[in-house]
Amino acid sequence: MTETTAAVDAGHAFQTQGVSKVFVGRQNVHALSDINLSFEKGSFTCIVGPSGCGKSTLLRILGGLETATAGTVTDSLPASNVPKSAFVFQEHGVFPWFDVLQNVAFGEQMADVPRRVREEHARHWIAEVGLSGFERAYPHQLSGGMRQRIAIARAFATGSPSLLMDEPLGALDAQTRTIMQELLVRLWEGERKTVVLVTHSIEEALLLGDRIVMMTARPGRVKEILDVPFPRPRELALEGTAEFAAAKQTIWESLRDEVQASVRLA
Ligand SMILES: Nc1ncnc2c1ncn2[C@@H]1O[C@H](COP(=O)(O)OP(=O)(O)OP(=O)(O)O)[C@@H](O)[C@H]1O
Repeated sequence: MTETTAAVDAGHAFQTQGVSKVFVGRQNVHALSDINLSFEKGSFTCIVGPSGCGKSTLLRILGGLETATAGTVTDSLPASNVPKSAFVFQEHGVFPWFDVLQNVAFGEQMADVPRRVREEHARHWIAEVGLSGFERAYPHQLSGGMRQRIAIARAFATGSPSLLMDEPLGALDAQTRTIMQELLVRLWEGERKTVVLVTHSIEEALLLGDRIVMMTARPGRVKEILDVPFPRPRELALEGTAEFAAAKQTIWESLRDEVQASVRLA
């Protein structure tokens, strides 16, 4: 049974206690086991771990898209007419039949915000992600990077206090990804939403996160948590430093056995 209740600790956006997940089917899949995590309000947490270890499942449980088989999820996010969490996925995060303005305004449309107000907010976020002038363009007329800008603008425009991102930049080429990482951090610094971001990139986790949660192979458990030691703002040049290389090595050493185990599981 999962319970989602108001948390006692108001400093935390989410807390999980003993969260486990088993997908029941012809062959049961034990995806997550005994996840105990606290996500401080306004913090940026990155989750890394081998393929299939339950990262997306954890994100979905946090956002209420999936229920846990055991354990509790509590949150102290304010209840309002907008969802507590907005999601950004790797792909397919925009509606092809809506133009950019309609896509970005969608969250507030669902919350019955008057058209004039929601379009004003949408235009603001479209400008923030550098898409001014494309308000009436349709997603198929835009590049993959521009489509992800729409998805990010929509997540911010929705007004949800938390953002749950599942490999949001994973499908982008390296240069676009770098630009988008900078954009994401800039927007997050302006708003201080609680962000949980799943990534396969250790470098990305080190550039973006306040802390990095490393998970084991399936069933995913929390293996280690690293507080990222680099002050903000983090310049791209950070990647060339010995400290960055050392942090990368530490994370990889923690994950290597898990990645090998996950290959055996597959
Ligand atoms: N709806 C579902 N029904 C059955 N099994 C599922 C379902 N969703 C996920 N799983 C299984 O649960 C396990 C964890 O999946 P999940 O997508 O959360 O992992 P992940 O760490 O995000 O993987 P990846 O890094 O490859 O995206 C996998 O073995 C997956 O096949």
